[in-house]
Amino acid sequence: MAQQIVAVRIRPLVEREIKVGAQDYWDSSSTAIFRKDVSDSLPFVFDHVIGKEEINRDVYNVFGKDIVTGAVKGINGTIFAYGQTSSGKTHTMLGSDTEPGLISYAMNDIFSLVQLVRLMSCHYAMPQLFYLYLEF
Ligand SMILES: Nc1ncnc2c1ncn2[C@@H]1O[C@H](COP(=O)(O)OP(=O)(O)OP(=O)(O)O)[C@@H](O)[C@H]1O
Repeated sequence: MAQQIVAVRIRPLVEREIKVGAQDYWDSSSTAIFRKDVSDSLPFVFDHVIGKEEINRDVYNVFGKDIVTGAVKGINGTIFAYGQTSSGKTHTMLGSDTEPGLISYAMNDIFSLVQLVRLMSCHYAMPQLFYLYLEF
């Protein structure tokens, strides 16, 4: 059965946003974001809210890894980032020199898993893994 997870990621504010007081407008819980400056604000609810302290590796381990390992086993999966300009899509997916993004972690896992399956397919005591190898 298809499963979809929608998570909203909060990034740290940049200086120009702090200067205009952006920190006074939005707050969050583990599954919702809401306006702080509006007393009867309705929450915008998601499956998860990823806090600004979380790094790309955490995001990948929690939200990406299962999709990638599933894909290696033949289960279709998609990871994509959607949001307004400067919201952090490139930082999350591509990363930077100092912090790899989800694409790097995914590639790393894909190649490691494929290599592992190939190595294990030579092991005669594990015919079910040989079957997996034939699926590629
Ligand atoms: N989680 C984060 N932690 C620290 N800095 C971040 C984070 N997310 C984004 N940034 C910083 O915020 C800025 C904007 O992020 P980014 O370029 O990833 O946005 P974008 O959504 O790809 O924008 P665009 O749609 O214009 O390409 C960058 O300077 C980036 O380094």
